[in-house]
Amino acid sequence: MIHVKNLVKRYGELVALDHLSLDVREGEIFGLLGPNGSGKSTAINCILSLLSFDKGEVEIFGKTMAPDAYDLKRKIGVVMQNVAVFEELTVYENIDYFCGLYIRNREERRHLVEEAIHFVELDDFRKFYPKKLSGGLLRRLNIACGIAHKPKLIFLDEPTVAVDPQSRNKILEGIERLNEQGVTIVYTSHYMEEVEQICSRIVIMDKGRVIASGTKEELKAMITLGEKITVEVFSINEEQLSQLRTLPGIVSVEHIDRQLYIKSGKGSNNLEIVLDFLKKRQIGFGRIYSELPTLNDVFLEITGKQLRD
Ligand SMILES: Nc1ncnc2c1ncn2[C@@H]1O[C@H](COP(=O)(O)OP(=O)(O)OP(=O)(O)O)[C@@H](O)[C@H]1O
Repeated sequence: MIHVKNLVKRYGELVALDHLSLDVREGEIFGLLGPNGSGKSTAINCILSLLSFDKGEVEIFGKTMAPDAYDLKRKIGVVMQNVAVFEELTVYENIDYFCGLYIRNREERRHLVEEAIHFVELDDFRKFYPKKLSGGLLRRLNIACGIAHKPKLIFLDEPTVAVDPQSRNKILEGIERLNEQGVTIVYTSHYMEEVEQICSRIVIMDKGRVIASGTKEELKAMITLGEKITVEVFSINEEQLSQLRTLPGIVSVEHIDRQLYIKSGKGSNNLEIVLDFLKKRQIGFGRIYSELPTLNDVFLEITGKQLRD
């Protein structure tokens, strides 16, 4: 549905997109994950021809995208990072205005606006002006404005930034429902949990480049890290720590503030072995838990830094 090849965008000396290539397939929720400043918004703006670029190709629905490609733009919905609604219009009027950019027929538009209001659950707020809405409700209005005309492809650029958990969940559920209705979604975020939760395929960006791509399972399989075990220990000596480090499959053990952080290699399952070790040596312990690698671990292993500062 989207084909991007070797996109280069410079802001003066700064290379914001450095030969970025990606493909989005019909029917997927495609995640663009990267830390702040990695180039996600620049990529979206270039793909949509809202920003000119220095080099590269962008095709959407098999056609070259251009600033005046209105036939393509009609089939696309965009929800930008910054809320862009009119303060002097009510919730209903705002959605009606944006929907009206694509749909001329008033009766058809009335249905679509009603559907969008219901979809983002703003039914009780239709006559409210934006300044009376909380941050989360405002975001939901922003989404309704971008999707009311029933596009086949929707871009959402960090739609959950500074949103309360309840609204965040509603937004994520809404995106999944849209996708179930056949809409292809491009979703940018620096929240790895969200991307893991909803995206079928993920591109991880850093410094304007794609550093890894695949399903979350494929991305996690790219790194050497396996299970991570955290144990609260009351007392453990250096000799016992050394013995723990030699257990098969264990790649590192750190002891910080009464916590043991144990990392295993790919494919190893060491919880039972660690428990056994602690019991046999009568090392008292409290909480113990095991986690699989996260997308942050993928980012950390590839770039040497955390996804979030
Ligand atoms: N108009 C601009 N002029 C100059 N530099 C810019 C401009 N817009 C973005 N940049 C720079 O380009 C780089 C990529 O920014 P961009 O906003 O695309 O990243 P992002 O991944 O979307 O980050 P965020 O999540 O913070 O929005 C950053 O270093 C940013 O400072």
